[in-house]
Amino acid sequence: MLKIGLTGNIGSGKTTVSKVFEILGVPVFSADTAAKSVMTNDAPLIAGIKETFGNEAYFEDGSLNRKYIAGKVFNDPAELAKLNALVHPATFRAFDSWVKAYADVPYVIKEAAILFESGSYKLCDYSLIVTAPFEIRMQRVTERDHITMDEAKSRDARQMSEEEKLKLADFSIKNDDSELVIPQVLALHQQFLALANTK
Ligand SMILES: CC(C)(COP(=O)(O)OP(=O)(O)OC[C@H]1O[C@@H](n2cnc3c(N)ncnc32)[C@H](O)[C@@H]1O)[C@@H](O)C(=O)NCCC(=O)NCCS
Ligand SMILES: Nc1ncnc2c1ncn2[C@@H]1O[C@H](COP(=O)(O)OP(=O)(O)OP(=O)(O)O)[C@@H](O)[C@H]1O
Repeated sequence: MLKIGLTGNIGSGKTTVSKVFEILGVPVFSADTAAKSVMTNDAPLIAGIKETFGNEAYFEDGSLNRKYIAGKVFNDPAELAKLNALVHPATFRAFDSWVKAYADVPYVIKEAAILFESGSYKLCDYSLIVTAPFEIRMQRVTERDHITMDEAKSRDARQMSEEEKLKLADFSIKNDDSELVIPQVLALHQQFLALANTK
């Protein structure tokens, strides 16, 4: 079974592309969703987050105060590094345990916004990046998340540039309105199946 890491800068369309792979029957692990899950279920991690960012990081019902944490970390690389150091080991473990159930499928996808930044692409067989121009990504994110342009830009600034990622990626998908996404996914699906056959 091959592990394909899927990434792309904020608003590029990773989740949208992941959904197409899922329709084709490919198991997809979302590191974003897994991170949120461990942040609300893993007691030592919750304690670490409260100790580092304060009790305001959680609401009284135990849910994550995402806006508060986002305000702390996306404007300060040192604070983001602290959050990453707390959350990423638990997220990596969640993937290791998830992937065990799929030993018999040709390939799985690990969708992660910071696949390259976190180094987790090294644990994948191949990497795939979804790209879209900065202006389009910012417009999509401000509309989807109801955040300001400055907030969207500060998140993007915390990520490696698309240009750098393209140098590291094995495959890419253009999601910029100039090309249809579904045919690109179908073509890659065939390539991944062929690669899985030769492994
Ligand atoms: C700060 C948090 C609570 C904000 O939650 P919120 O729901 O507002 O945003 P969400 O998680 O949907 O992220 C939106 C986008 O921000 C970017 N982003 C998220 N985390 C990071 C990060 N650690 N580094 C760089 N960009 C990031 C991604 O493009 C992501 O898709 C949340 O992003 C978080 O807990 N991040 C740390 C965990 C993590 O690294 N998650 C990403 C795993 S790939
Ligand atoms: N080709 C497209 N045309 C129009 N809207 C699109 C297209 N691709 C994605 N979108 C929309 O843009 C927004 C961002 O897409 P998506 O959530 O897939 O990006 P993402 O890379 O996962 O973002 P993030 O890093 O913020 O999680 C979503 O609202 C999605 O529906």
